[in-house]
Amino acid sequence: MRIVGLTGGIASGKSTVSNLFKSHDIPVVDADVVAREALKKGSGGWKKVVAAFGEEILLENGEVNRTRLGQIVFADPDKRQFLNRLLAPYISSGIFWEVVKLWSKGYKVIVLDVPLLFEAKIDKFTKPIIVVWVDPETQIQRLLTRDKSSEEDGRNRVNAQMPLDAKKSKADIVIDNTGSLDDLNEQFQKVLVRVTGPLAWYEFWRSRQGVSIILASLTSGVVLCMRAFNNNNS
Ligand SMILES: CC(C)(COP(=O)(O)OP(=O)(O)OC[C@H]1O[C@@H](n2cnc3c(N)ncnc32)[C@H](O)[C@@H]1O)[C@@H](O)C(=O)NCCC(=O)NCCS
Ligand SMILES: Nc1ncnc2c1ncn2[C@@H]1O[C@H](COP(=O)(O)OP(=O)(O)OP(=O)(O)O)[C@@H](O)[C@H]1O
Repeated sequence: MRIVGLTGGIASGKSTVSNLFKSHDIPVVDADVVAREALKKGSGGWKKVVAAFGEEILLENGEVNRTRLGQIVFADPDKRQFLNRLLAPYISSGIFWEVVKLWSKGYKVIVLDVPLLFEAKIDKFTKPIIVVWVDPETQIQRLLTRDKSSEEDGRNRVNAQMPLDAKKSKADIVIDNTGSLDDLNEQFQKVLVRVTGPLAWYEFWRSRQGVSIILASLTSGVVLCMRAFNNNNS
């Protein structure tokens, strides 16, 4: 199985690229969705976060007030690190089980859309790594338009992540999303050809098909050995 890493900066266009993958029947594990599950009311992550940040981060219905928690952690690196540490085990295991589910369905290529792919060191499990890059002014404009947040909140969120140029330097494939959606689509078509190319041997052997072949070979090997052993003894 090929596990493709997809990352970038906040509002650089990862979800837009993810949607293009999905429209070509390539499944995507979205770390933001997994992180949201990890903060659902009553979950292990929710309990830890409420114990650490207090009930003032809750809405009346008991769910986490994400806007409030975001304002707190994106304005304070220590609190953000603390939140990251609390949620990291739940997010990693959530991603792992999503990958296992897709593996068991027989998918050969899957995409992990993880904003903090490098920061959380998940990049070591993914190849190739795609970075969706955008120029800083376009990034902040798209972020403010989409989230309708204040410029201060928006800049805090951008500054909370590894600079996009540093991510770009670690990429196997860079998608420059500064232009129009048509430009993006044109680049995506080339990326799609690369990502769906023949699997390398190590990718094949860890696919469900590869593991089935290994298990079938081992089973027939054991059966043949047992038969040979029985024949020699009779
Ligand atoms: C602070 C929270 C509650 C704010 O929620 P909100 O709905 O406003 O934002 P959302 O979750 O949709 O995230 C939007 C974007 O913010 C960026 N972001 C989220 N968390 C972080 C973080 N800890 N550090 C840097 N950037 C982050 C990502 O680019 C993400 O795509 C939420 O982001 C959160 O729980 N963050 C910690 C979990 C985490 O690390 N998520 C990233 C998954 S790798
Ligand atoms: N090429 C483009 N031209 C115009 N708008 C775009 C383009 N690409 C993305 N957008 C818009 O920019 C915003 C951010 O894109 P998107 O949500 O895909 O980013 P993201 O990297 O997934 O963000 P986050 O890190 O917050 O999850 C969205 O409103 C999206 O519709």
